Amino acid sequence: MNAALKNDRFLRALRREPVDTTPIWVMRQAGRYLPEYRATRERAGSFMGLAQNPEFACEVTLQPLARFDLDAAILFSDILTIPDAMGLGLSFAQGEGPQFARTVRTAADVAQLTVPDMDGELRYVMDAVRLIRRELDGRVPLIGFSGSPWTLACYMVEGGGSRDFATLKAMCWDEPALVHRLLDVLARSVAAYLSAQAAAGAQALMIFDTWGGLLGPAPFREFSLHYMAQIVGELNTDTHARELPLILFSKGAGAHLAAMADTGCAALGVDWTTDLAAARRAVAGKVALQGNLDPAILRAAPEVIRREARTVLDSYGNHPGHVFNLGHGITPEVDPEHVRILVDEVHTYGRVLRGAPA
Ligand SMILES: Cc1c2[nH]c(c1CCC(=O)O)Cc1[nH]c(c(CCC(=O)O)c1C)Cc1[nH]c(c(CCC(=O)O)c1C)Cc1[nH]c(c(C)c1CCC(=O)O)C2
Repeated sequence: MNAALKNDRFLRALRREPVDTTPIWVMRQAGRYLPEYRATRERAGSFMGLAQNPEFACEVTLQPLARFDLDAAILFSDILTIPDAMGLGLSFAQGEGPQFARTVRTAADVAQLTVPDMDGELRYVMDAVRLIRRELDGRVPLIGFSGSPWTLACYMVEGGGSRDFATLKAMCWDEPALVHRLLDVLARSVAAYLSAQAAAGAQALMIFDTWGGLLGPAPFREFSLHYMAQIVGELNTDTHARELPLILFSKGAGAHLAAMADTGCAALGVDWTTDLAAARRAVAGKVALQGNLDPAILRAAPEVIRREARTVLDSYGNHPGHVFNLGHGITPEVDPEHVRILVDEVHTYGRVLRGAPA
């Protein structure tokens, strides 16, 4: 397995095997902070034009790897491809958030939703995965991803972005059975989507539960964690996905790491509000951890970035199972040079931490 990979640090760390230094990739590593990304997006005409064209998607996936010594590639796409394929009509106005032409709020709306065809509406995603794998030629592994059912439901019910996604939260109290029907069709869609990405060549999988942290403890377990656990269970017996490490990332859910580790996933993403040492104790060696530099630190001076990167590495310590990442996505105003400084510091200090000469 993965015999042809030239750099398997990321997969080794996810399996909690020894590595020469700490692997790093960055959430939203292909994005607007890169001038070459902005140029390709211009050529594509729109965000969806970019994501739905496998050549463009491949091109922007590889852009950050040409600049930085990153240890993984992540498929260029978006979590909202599933609701778009369900017929909600997704668009992104330049400089603004996602917008759906239709919302999902009534029993009739939910009844209309079906699992999208992975060889039909979502074929462009699988074509992009196949093309990227070919172009990567084993340099680093490719991460496939999906949104969590809860986070997808947030956008589908609201019809776009929101500070608090209060429309769906109110539905959870007023019409829990309806919300569960929505989350159920989404969970089946996410499992099928990730299985298809695995079949197309993804080498690790990640579920982004960006809005799980909006929920209190009991609703988090009922409306977010339950469905992620169902997906993990399904993928762990799936022909294509069962060999692949699966990473769960719920932003703002530091209090739930132990419960999340019990789902049977390989790793958890951790945001910057939780100390990695505490997170490591909470998961008791059951999973690897990915994180957790505050992305805002990339706007600070180079010496601050280096120091804070070392603080994160020291916080995890010289133990197996750490993948360095930001605690959330990189923002458009970050100077690409600062990403280079971060990547190099993580690799250099990761070696020092393991007792090897820098
Ligand atoms: C919530 C969410 C979305 N999309 C995603 C999440 C979960 C992770 C997170 O919390 O950030 C996931 C995502 N979106 C994108 C990727 C590509 C891979 C990568 O990380 O490099 C990934 C993994 C590209 C993108 N997705 C989007 C962009 C910017 C679009 C542009 O070019 O204008 C990119 C590079 C658009 C998008 N997509 C979404 C929003 C809210 C927005 C608008 C806000 C923003 O611009 O950051 C939904």
